[in-house]
Amino acid sequence: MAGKASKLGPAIRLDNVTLGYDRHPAVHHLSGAFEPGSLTAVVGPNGAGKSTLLKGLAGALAPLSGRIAAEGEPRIAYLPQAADIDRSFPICVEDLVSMGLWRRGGLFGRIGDRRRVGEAMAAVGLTGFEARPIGSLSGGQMQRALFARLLLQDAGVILLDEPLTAIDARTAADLMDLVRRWHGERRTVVAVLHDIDKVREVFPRTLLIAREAVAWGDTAEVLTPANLLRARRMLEAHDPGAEVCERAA
Ligand SMILES: Nc1ncnc2c1ncn2[C@@H]1O[C@H](COP(=O)(O)OP(=O)(O)OP(=O)(O)O)[C@@H](O)[C@H]1O
Repeated sequence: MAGKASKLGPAIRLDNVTLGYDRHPAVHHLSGAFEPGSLTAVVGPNGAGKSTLLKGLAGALAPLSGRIAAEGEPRIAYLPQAADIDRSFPICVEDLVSMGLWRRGGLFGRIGDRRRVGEAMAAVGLTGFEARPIGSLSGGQMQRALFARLLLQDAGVILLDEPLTAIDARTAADLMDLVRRWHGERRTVVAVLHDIDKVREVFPRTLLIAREAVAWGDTAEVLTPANLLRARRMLEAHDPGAEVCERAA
């Protein structure tokens, strides 16, 4: 199934990137790199620009200035925040998971696809849920189904926006096992998380932002009390009505 070994993810480089909406910068002047095969948590207070950054990395939001570049043309799998996913869409779990195969030749388009979907559902503990409408799933079950879809996407870059929000401890542990597996397969994984303990436990690298980078590096060096305090203060000091960025590009 998806998840063959040594699927080396690319580096993603940010060169003075500013992202925002209607010319209002949400996060600005980010420079640095997600190294090939790295596993990075993006951390910061509410409104810090974490989701905005992920949208930029996913190609769903073009930078207002600066450049985001990935080596080659990697397949990118993106899990938006649960709140952004329409669960009233009338499809069953198996069809949702199968969408992970679309870019590789269609919904059950190839011999073995049905088996791969079954394996992905088993990997997330959802065997037996194939025919259930997605609207009937619990939040945790829905997140498991979305991770099964990610498994099938078999992407070099995996972007996860708050994958553990409103998820119980057991499900969180199962989903983090999949994240570790992707890291073991050397995919480039970036996840927005609020659970600092989980970040320390699972993520070797962390980018701490508060509308700009506060620190980016090894998790233990980034998540210091001083940096976390600085991030909070930077966001509190921010004027949300700021029109354009005053700092020179
Ligand atoms: N579609 C949008 N249109 C206009 N402004 C937006 C839009 N999405 C986000 N913003 C603004 O951009 C800023 C950063 O938002 P973003 O969602 O990236 O933060 P976040 O760090 O992910 O926050 P949270 O932890 O609360 O999810 C906020 O001030 C937010 O109001």
